[in-house]
Amino acid sequence: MELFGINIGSTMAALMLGWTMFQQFFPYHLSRLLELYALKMAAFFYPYIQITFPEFTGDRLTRSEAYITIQNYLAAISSATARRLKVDFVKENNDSVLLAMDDYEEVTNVFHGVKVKWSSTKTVRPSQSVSFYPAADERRSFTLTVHSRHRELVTSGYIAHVLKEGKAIASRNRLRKLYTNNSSCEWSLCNATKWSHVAFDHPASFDTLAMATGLKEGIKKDLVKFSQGKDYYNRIGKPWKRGYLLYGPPGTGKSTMIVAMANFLNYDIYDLELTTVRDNSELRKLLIETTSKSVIVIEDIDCSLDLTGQRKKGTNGEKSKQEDEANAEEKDPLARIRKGMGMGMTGTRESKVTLSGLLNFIDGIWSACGGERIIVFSTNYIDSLDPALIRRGRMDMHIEMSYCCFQAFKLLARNYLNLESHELFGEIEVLLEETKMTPADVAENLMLKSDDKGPESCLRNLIEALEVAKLEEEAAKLKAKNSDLEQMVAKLEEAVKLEEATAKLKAMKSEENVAKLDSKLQVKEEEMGEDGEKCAAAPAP
Ligand SMILES: Nc1ncnc2c1ncn2[C@@H]1O[C@H](COP(=O)(O)OP(=O)(O)OP(=O)(O)O)[C@@H](O)[C@H]1O
Ligand SMILES: [Mg+2]
Repeated sequence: MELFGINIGSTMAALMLGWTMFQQFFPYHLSRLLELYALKMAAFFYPYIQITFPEFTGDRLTRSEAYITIQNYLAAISSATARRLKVDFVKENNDSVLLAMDDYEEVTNVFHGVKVKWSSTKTVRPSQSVSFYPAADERRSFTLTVHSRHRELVTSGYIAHVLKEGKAIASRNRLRKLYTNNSSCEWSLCNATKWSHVAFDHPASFDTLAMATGLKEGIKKDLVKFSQGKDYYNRIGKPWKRGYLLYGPPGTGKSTMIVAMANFLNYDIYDLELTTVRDNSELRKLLIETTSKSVIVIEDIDCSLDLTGQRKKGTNGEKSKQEDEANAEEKDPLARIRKGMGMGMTGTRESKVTLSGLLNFIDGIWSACGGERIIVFSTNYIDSLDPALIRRGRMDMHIEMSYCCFQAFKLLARNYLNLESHELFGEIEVLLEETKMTPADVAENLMLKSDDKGPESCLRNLIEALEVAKLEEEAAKLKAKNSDLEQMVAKLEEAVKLEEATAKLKAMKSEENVAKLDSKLQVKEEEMGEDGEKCAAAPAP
């Protein structure tokens, strides 16, 4: 295409090439200086003010709440006018999409008759860090441009209006999220996001959670009190957070309880995989990037890291892990290199998160960042945890998830079979008191399968399973008793053998003594015999 005899295509290409070369070869600090003077010059002729809202604040530690709120507001106003939008989320339940303004897009908005312009920008700078995968450092921001004569209106009224509307839109469109932490070596690749997420859409709730009614109601009340307790926590001078420790055998509903809690409060879940966190500082960074109104979960905390072991080894004066590593490093230079790369003795990336790091994560100075957070630990073996980790104040409520009781069974029967009562309930109640069966097993038996005739056959299946479980428990008890008896018999046999051996020894000793005495006697007799002969041979005086 030609305009005034100039080929626009080639001119544009030449300009872009020139700009790229300028960026590539012109020293960065000089270009910044040039930019600064250009802006000063422009201010003389350009009667507009600009307000920038960057995505990250605090030296990239936290994502700005204002940025997120403005993003929501702009998504709502730009969906009708902007030319380039990106899909943020698809709502599964009503098939609608949530749109967001794309990078470098502009929209205008009118407030009390004043026109303001919003633009989204992204600056990309090469990463300063040395890495096998050099990643670009992307910084996004929204810029608000308005004529300087409306400065007062924008700063005092419009921005507050945008933030208020944005928050309302966010709570209307709120799709809850289930987060998991990225391995730290991916952090730079994912443009500094430490958490990945999917839409959180788990149907478990307190209505479907089978457990003793009193305990369940107590937990619900506690959660409500927590979520409404902002002023209370401020007054008593504690960060607005609460810790729950869920413990009990596998299949008793610990994970289901976590989901029920999040659904009850309408919170997001951050599922923290502790083994991929390299050290305490990374743990802190992860915590800072969690948002408020969230449940931070560490499942199976007893298996996550050898937290208790680290302390025991330190206090008992036994050889510590660090000592082991130091010795290995002396012998093997490769071990030193592995350590430098954050890898363990086995060659895999090993976590150096310590008990104290975890304790700080729960209730140190940094734990107050954000507020309104629930921390949940789950474990199968509460006794193997360090007492400091689960003391009251850190884990405020200890909840035992135990085997299925009759109340829990009735809830499962209502949910799974739509049954309020049945003549078989009495028999099941007795069997549940006599045996230990997890709610997971009870639920499995109550599930209608294609070949089942109806609810009654499910109840009979459950009775059968309970009877089998009861027999197995009794057999196990007998076996345990049997092995106790076997051990006692073995001990007795050993004692008898010992006694026999002692008697033999005694007998042998006495035979030896008799033989010795005999030989002594013989010697004496011989001596006496010799003396008699001497006396007879001697001449009479
Ligand atoms: N108390 C319960 N109420 C309702 N359903 C339950 C309950 N406990 C277990 N279930 C059922 O059993 C399944 C497994 O339960 P869940 O994963 O919550 O157990 P868990 O205690 O977390 O086990 P683990 O210790 O092995 O992680 C769930 O999908 C749920 O359907
Ligand atoms: Mg679980």
